[in-house]
Amino acid sequence: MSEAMKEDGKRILLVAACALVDADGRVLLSQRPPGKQLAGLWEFPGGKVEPGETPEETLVRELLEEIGVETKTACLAPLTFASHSYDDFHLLMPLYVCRRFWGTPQPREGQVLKWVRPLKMRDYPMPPADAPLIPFLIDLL
Ligand SMILES: Nc1nc2c([nH]c(=O)n2[C@H]2C[C@H](O)[C@@H](COP(=O)(O)OP(=O)(O)OP(=O)(O)O)O2)c(=O)[nH]1
Repeated sequence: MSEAMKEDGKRILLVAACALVDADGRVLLSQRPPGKQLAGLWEFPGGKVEPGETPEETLVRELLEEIGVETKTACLAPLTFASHSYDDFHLLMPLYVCRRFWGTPQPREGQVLKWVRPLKMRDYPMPPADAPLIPFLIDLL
């Protein structure tokens, strides 16, 4: 199940996100394309956990679909999570770190991709749920 219901009726949306880390300690950010909710903001690659998937399986699928990068569930290490209420849903978003992947990230869905040092992430406007995640990446990298 990717969705559960909170008592106030707001659904909990489970989204898996990945900090892809390069040899230089930079993290890949992806800018949400125009027309989508939160358009123009920079986010971690990932997406909704579909029924029957583990969050790790979601990420293996999404990284291939969104940016043409291959990885394995064993290469995904949990780092922290976001828990944030948007107007119409409550986002629960585990953040994984992946340093072992194959292929060069390509924007397959019209996004702009950028490798960013965690200390520079404040210069890239991110969705409100993401701000508390940045210090964890600064500590790690
Ligand atoms: N992938 C990702 N999603 C994030 C981040 N921060 C954040 O609030 N979100 C939110 C935005 C969306 O509401 C949801 C991710 O859903 P998604 O990427 O699968 O869906 P979407 O809005 O592109 O919509 P869809 O067209 O795929 O249905 O989580 C983040 O860092 N990465």
